[in-house]
Amino acid sequence: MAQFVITGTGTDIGKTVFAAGLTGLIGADYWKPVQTGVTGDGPAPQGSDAAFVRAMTGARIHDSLAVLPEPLSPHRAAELAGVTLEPETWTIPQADPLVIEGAGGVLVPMTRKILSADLFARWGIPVVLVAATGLGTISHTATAVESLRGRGVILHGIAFVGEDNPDNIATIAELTGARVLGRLPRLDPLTPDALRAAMRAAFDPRDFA
Ligand SMILES: Nc1ncnc2c1ncn2[C@@H]1O[C@H](COP(=O)(O)OP(=O)(O)OP(=O)(O)O)[C@@H](O)[C@H]1O
Ligand SMILES: C[C@H](N)[C@H](N)CCCCCC(=O)O
Ligand SMILES: [Mg+2]
Repeated sequence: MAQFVITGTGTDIGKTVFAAGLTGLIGADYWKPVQTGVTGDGPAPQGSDAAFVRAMTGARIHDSLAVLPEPLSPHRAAELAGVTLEPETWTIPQADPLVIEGAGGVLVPMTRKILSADLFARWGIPVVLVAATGLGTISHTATAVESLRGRGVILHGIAFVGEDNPDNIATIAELTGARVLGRLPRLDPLTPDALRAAMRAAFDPRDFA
């Protein structure tokens, strides 16, 4: 079963763009269990990550379990919306392949008791960590890797997003021992064709079989 969780060293790091690229590269379905900062229902509410992925790839989208209006951590957005998230009851869509995008970074709370990494470990699904390439990424990425491993997450590898920085990438690989899956440059314009071409140039679908 080729299912992968996409997490990141933080919010706004490039998880959705990479997830869209991977979804297209391996012909996967896409699922964003919890979407915050968006209103609306259905599989791809306007402004959601799922809407972006569908627009970029046409992939099959599985409904989010919660779409919460406040652009905050899921635990807090849920509290403010009067919603109780119960991650222990969530079941993974039986799609193969499937790309699952987390919310924000590796330790973002789904509830005040269950952090994102705890959920990923519970699922036992390999996790791809999206990381930046510039100044600051060494500590951010090494910290995220330690957090994931410390909570029993299967780390599939690191996908970098940003301009090339060979020594940062090599240093992170050496420090963490994690597999470097590839590097997606910043695309301008960010179009479906540009993303498809960039993913094919930078990543090997056999690494996600
Ligand atoms: N490779 C890229 N080329 C061009 N723009 C990018 C790229 N990756 C990310 N961006 C831009 O950076 C911003 C953040 O990216 P993205 O939405 O993928 O982050 P994220 O990690 O999914 O955020 P969130 O935690 O909210 O889910 C967006 O405006 C996106 O268009
Ligand atoms: C609103 C944002 N775009 C994401 N959906 C949620 C990010 C949560 C970050 C929480 C934190 O690390 O402080
Ligand atoms: Mg996203």
